[in-house]
Amino acid sequence: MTLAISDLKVSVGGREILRGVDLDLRAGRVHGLAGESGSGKTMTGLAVLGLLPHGARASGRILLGERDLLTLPAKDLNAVRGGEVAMVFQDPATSLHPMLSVGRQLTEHMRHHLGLDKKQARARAVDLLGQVRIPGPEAAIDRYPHQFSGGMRQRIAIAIALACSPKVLIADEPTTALDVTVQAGILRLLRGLCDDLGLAVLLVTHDLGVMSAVADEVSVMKDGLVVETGPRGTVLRDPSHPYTRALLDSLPGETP
Ligand SMILES: Nc1ncnc2c1ncn2[C@@H]1O[C@H](COP(=O)(O)OP(=O)(O)OP(=O)(O)O)[C@@H](O)[C@H]1O
Repeated sequence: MTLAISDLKVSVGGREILRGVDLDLRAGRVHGLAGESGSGKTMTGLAVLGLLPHGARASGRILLGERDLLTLPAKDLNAVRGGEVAMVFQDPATSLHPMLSVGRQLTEHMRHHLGLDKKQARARAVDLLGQVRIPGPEAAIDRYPHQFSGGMRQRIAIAIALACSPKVLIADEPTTALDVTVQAGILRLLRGLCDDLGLAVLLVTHDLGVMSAVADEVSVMKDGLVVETGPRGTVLRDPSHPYTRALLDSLPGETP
């Protein structure tokens, strides 16, 4: 097990938002997290990164190997975040800095976490851009985010997330803000990176079509709890929980 979440409870302002979430992520596997809006998917990802809203109270365990991320001192958690655990957000336009070149955003991150010098960091940045299939990485590194399409920007955000060789990647609705024509490419990329690098991926999405395209395991959340979890084929074709069935029934056309 790469990351094991057990009995995770989070409350904000006295309101319990997560009510005992259990979730296991494994190396080389994409774990899809589905559920309606407000069910707590994003909050689960943020808890793993130690990025809960101010004043939130969390209990339970989030084990990364031997360490419980919930009790880790802030300094150690900082090293884990962006290092061993990285995140890709929905909208690359907000996660990338508009005024900094792509190379700068990639290398600052690496120099901070990995202690590389300028030349080493640049070489690794070019390499990473190639890994996420940015055409002409040598030239791309000196360009700015607005010079790329939305899909390419999301690839760059993924490269930044990969910069410090994380074990766990949390991708929160990574294709939702993108044109449908480029969504499949980003999903294929995530799947390939998961396989090639042995990443444990948590793919948060409300889209069961996305889920059926790439996830190995699927968990379904409702009202701050995981109500069903299992292999993709079982959960999406033969769900045991009435809520999962209702989600599937609400899809237009055939079930995935
Ligand atoms: N910063 C915050 N402070 C207080 N409550 C919050 C905050 N962010 C989210 N919530 C509440 O936490 C609950 C879970 O939200 P969360 O964003 O995790 O849901 P979600 O399943 O990711 O939904 P969506 O698909 O809409 O992103 C919601 O009731 C939401 O109102």
